Amino acid sequence: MTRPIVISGPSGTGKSTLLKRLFAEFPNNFGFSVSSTTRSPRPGEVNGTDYNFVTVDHFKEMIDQDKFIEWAQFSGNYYGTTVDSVKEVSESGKTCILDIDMQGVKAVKTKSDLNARFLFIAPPSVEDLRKRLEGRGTETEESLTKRLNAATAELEYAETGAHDKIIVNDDLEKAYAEFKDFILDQN
Ligand SMILES: Nc1ncnc2c1ncn2[C@@H]1O[C@H](COP(=O)(O)OP(=O)(O)OP(=O)(O)O)[C@@H](O)[C@H]1O
Repeated sequence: MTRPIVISGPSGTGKSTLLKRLFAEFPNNFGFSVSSTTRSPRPGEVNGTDYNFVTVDHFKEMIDQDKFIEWAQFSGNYYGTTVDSVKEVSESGKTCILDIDMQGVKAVKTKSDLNARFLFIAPPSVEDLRKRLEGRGTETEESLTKRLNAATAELEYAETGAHDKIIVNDDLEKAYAEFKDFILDQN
């Protein structure tokens, strides 16, 4: 059984970019947990594969039973990641990767027995982060400000030593080499 890996870091710091490269290089080694949701399945979606589809009452029960690492409500539906869904990936022989925010990291630490490893991806500076988010072309002025404020809190949390490793994504090649080293090292 391999230990789950929790990846966090401010929005725009390059987590998706690094993960995309990793999955392209190692298509069979990693898995994501199946999320639970209260929304209705779309045609073709399979329960247990695309999502675990549950009723609102069941979802609320699961919240009360502390089953979730994190959950949120979007446009009237609940979505969440359970501790059990992460364990299922580990038991299948793949390494489960979780890409979550600071609240999720804290929840994995305090509420679960997942024995995860924690990796933080940091930007070279908040100014660089601003430029990347502007360059990605996905943000309004308001969402940019929100993400940069959240970034400051994430960076402060990382300074407390909550993670096993911090990688500064400055030069992408160098960052990817460090990223791969950490992830492939099973200890
Ligand atoms: N080392 C790097 N140097 C310069 N630009 C980079 C680097 N790494 C990633 N980028 C660019 O920064 C932008 C943000 O990267 P990415 O979307 O991977 O961030 P993210 O952390 O996954 O964000 P989110 O949490 O919002 O999904 C992208 O446009 C990406 O191409």
